[in-house]
Amino acid sequence: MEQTEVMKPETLDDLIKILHKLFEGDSINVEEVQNIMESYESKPHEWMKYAKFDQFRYTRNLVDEGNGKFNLMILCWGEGHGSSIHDHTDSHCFMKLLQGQLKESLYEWPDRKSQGEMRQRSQRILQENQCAYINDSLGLHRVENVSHTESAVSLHLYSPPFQHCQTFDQRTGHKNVVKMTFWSKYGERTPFETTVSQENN
Ligand SMILES: N[C@@H](CS(=O)O)C(=O)O
Ligand SMILES: [Fe+2]
Repeated sequence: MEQTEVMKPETLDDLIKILHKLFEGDSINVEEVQNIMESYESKPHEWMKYAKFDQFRYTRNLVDEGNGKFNLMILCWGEGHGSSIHDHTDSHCFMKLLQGQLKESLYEWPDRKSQGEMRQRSQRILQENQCAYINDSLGLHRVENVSHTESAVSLHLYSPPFQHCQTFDQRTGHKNVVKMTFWSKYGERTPFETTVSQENN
């Protein structure tokens, strides 16, 4: 498919406008979305108001609902915080580093009968401004901020949006469905009642 002209977003708002355009239709070009997200140079003052940390686990902070086509959110990872091995509910997942580094470990889907340790396929360190992509046909992943001294912030786009995912036990491959919640929406802390069931970390 022909790639539309390469647009370099100058600000986060700019990037959001471009994403709205790219997701207007029924199909998307994964590489194009990835390139545009990567070409935005992270400027902390543009996303600071969404970056809310918790002492104990990574937080998910909603930035934009993409006209119902996608959810854009900022995830804040304190030192040592990480996700469990999980899938992405048949959605596209783009993940761009805004600050710090994150380790991404890729795993194979466990087969029906196997009971043992899950097979790790690869591992990499994502650097500031890099944008990774995953979907269920590529496998499962776990994301971790392995630093003991630096926090990390990442920008995630999921399309279509989803509220549940499956998490997997690395030792056995056994899975659970977990509800995913927002620590904040549009820069405002989400009321406590709706955040208690977050379990992907
Ligand atoms: N997919 C995870 C974050 S990550 O570990 O990629 C989430 O949305 O919470
Ligand atoms: Fe993920």
